Amino acid sequence: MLLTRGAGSRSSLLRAALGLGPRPGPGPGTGRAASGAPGQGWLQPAGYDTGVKVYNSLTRRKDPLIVSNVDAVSWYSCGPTVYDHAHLGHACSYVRFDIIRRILSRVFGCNIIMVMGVTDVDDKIIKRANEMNVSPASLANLYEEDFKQDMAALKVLPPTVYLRVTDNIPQIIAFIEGIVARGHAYSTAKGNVYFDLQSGGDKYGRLVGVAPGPVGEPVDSDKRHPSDFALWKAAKPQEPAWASPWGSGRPGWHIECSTICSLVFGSRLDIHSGGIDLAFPHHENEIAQCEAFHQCQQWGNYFLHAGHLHVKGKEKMSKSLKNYITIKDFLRAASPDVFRLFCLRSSYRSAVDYGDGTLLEARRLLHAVAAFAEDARAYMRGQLAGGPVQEDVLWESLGRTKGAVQEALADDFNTPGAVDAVMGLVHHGNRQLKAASEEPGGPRSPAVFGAVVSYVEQFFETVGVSLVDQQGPSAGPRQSQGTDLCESASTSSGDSSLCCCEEAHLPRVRRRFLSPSSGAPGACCGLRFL
Ligand SMILES: Nc1ncnc2c1ncn2[C@@H]1O[C@H](COP(=O)(O)OP(=O)(O)OP(=O)(O)O)[C@@H](O)[C@H]1O
Ligand SMILES: [Zn+2]
Repeated sequence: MLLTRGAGSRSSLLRAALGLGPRPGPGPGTGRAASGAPGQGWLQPAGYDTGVKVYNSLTRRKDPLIVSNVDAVSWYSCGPTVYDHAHLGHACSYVRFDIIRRILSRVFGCNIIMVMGVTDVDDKIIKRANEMNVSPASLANLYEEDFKQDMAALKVLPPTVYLRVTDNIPQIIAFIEGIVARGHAYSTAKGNVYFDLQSGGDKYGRLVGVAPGPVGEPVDSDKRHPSDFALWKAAKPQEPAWASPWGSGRPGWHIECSTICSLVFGSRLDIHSGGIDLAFPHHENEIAQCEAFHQCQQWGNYFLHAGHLHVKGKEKMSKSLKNYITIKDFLRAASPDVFRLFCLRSSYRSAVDYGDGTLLEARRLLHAVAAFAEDARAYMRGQLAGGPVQEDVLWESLGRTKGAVQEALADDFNTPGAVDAVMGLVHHGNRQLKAASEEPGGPRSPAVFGAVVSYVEQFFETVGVSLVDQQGPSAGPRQSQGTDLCESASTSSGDSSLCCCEEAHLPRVRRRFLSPSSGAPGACCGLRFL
């Protein structure tokens, strides 16, 4: 990989870090603008062009996703801080990246090596453990297992390897020593080690264009400069601590990820992911640390950030705001496939509002697709009497859909676009089935329906959604506290006594051929949710 960087002004970094004159421009966090503008100096890596254009937070534009080696794509995912049950906000982030991982593997042929760090020592863990009167290690252990179970229940593929912070303390210490030796960090008399932000010239701030400001610094801080950040924290009484060249202490948050990622992937990383809240300062600091340690110009090539799951339009779902629903509670009320389809229906980058309406819509779509697959199979088996269908129209629609899906997925994993295209195909298929059911007799076209169903199922399987057991209300709502997924509320007629099927032709087809004794053709399927 050949990398160079555009020149920037050291004095502007200093101004920015000192809080003098923020540069306009978006970016999370409360820091000050830095001179290293996003995208400035980013060099396109050499390697294999996946054919995907991906929104890269480093450049704030869609870049061609070029990986060093398609057979070993390196991807580091920031893992959870394990101190409580995971909630739907966490689920949203990990499911969205799981979908992207599946797309890259199954559609674009990448063999992905995913590493996830688990933060099992941290202020929040220590605080919660003290409240619960248990050791931080046992609390972290419990919630790490809990997190893994939740991810499995959501059908999120496990990373290739999880690495725990507390299993890698010597490695973290060695990494810090490396940064100190290269002149980018310093230790203090109190036993802390800080990253020296000024040592890197204009490099800091490339990701979101901000440098941390002095806001909130304790007056007795032993940093040389207010915006320097901790690599190693001197031990406090009653806290977990490890011996180090600087005395007893524990690692800072950012250094954990830099070390763990470098342990597996060395000085080059294709993809780095996390929620948008991690961009600053966490990822910005990871970049600074890794580039200082590896003495390289560009450590991570693509930074992908997922938008937040919001509640009531603007609030991030989070533990601190107490506005969360745990993954376990959600899954008592609904299926992981519904949640996944909910995730698929928005861009992974956008904020998405959690609400019954959007979940119901996802559920309704899932049922509609599953019902279509069931009806098409009935037609293929000859259980639908079958009039002539416009086979060429359906073949044409299938071909167009395949192209549209491929194009959407290659465009920054545009899953809402891909789902729309597939739903368009399902709609066409349903129309033809309806024609077949209403005009019995004539030639039959089972092959085209087989091809359509097979493609639709393959698409959903690719993104991790199962159509099995989704057919109609028997897969039914599992209701619990506040997450009312009863379909009756989503019927377009607004009549809560109606069946779940908005599109009359679907139940009509099923009823006519699968339960012929239960009523005249064209009647409602009669299934009720209440
Ligand atoms: N509401 C949310 N929407 C989307 N992603 C989220 C949300 N909350 C957390 N995440 C993401 O989940 C991952 C794990 O986060 P982490 O364990 O640090 O939790 P957190 O952000 O501290 O959560 P909380 O604020 O509830 O304590 C991160 O990538 C984070 O960005
Ligand atoms: Zn991280």
